[in-house]
Amino acid sequence: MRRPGLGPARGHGRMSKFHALDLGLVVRGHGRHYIVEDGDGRRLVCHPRGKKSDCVVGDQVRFAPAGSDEGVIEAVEPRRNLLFRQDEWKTKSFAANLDQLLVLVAVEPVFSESQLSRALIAAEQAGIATTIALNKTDLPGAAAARERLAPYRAMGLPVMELALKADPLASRAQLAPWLEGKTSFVLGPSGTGKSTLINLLVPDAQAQVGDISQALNSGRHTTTTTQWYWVDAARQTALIDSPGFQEFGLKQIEPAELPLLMPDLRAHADHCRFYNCTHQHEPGCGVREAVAAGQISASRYRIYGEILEQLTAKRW
Ligand SMILES: Nc1nc2c(ncn2[C@@H]2O[C@H](COP(=O)(O)OP(=O)(O)OP(=O)(O)O)[C@@H](O)[C@H]2O)c(=O)[nH]1
Ligand SMILES: [Zn+2]
Repeated sequence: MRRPGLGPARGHGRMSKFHALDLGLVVRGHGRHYIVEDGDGRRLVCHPRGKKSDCVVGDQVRFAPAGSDEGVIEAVEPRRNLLFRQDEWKTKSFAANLDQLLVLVAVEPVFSESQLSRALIAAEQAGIATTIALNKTDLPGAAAARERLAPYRAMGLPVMELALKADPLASRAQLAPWLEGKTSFVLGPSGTGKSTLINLLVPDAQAQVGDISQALNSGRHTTTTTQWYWVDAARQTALIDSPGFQEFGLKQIEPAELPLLMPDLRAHADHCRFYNCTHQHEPGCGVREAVAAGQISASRYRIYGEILEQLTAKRW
């Protein structure tokens, strides 16, 4: 079985001049410092050598030990994938080398379909398989939330139903096999139950955040930075938790690419009269016909229009 913390870098043809250095896994970032885990599971505070060694959680890095519990990151191994968002001004990386994404939403607070769709689009572009988990299904609003997720189920996305606090055993039974042996990134708005999920699956979560991290982060447990957790002692199954955020920018996407990253629109986009149809106002548009026929949900089509407008907005 694959060892995420140790395995040789995938897709790495050339030998880098740093290949003799230790290979480590970035498990946490603190501004200009990173916590790197070596092959024996030891965690060191590492500093990047320069801009070229900027890295994110999930990266495999070549590092040189410096002292007993510190190191210098000399190079970042090529990434298999990178999940990120991008606004007008900057790119914000979530994490690299992911097997799958779990988008956690809840019955309450009512989730934003726009944020959900944006996360799915970013994951689709990055080539990362996604599952949606609906938490707090013990609450009375569950039926309405399930209804709002119907278009996502219909486009083939797996949807798990959880009650992390109300029914932890059943929730764990659903999550554990899905997580097994993989690196999963958990994304979700504040208040949906991410901390509850981490604490359910990672009993020693606090210990894994560790003394080194606590010293750098004033010891608070609230998620202020992305954190890698091992679910099992054998270090085969990993969960990555990340802090909340406001805007999910998708500026990395070309306007023409957008419908191809939305599976429900994509299914109808090749029935359009014009090859460069924007599915906004053109005659003979397969997407608009599908919306009219109820095959594409009105809310998904509205979200498409909103994102497209942002991607095509003229800048001064
Ligand atoms: N009814 C119900 N409440 C739940 C369930 N799971 C979590 N909660 C509650 O939802 C609230 C938020 O849970 P957290 O795990 O703190 O959520 P979070 O996503 O980590 O939130 P932030 O810390 O704000 O990012 C808490 O009051 C939990 O007790 C559930 O299955 N059912
Ligand atoms: Zn069209």
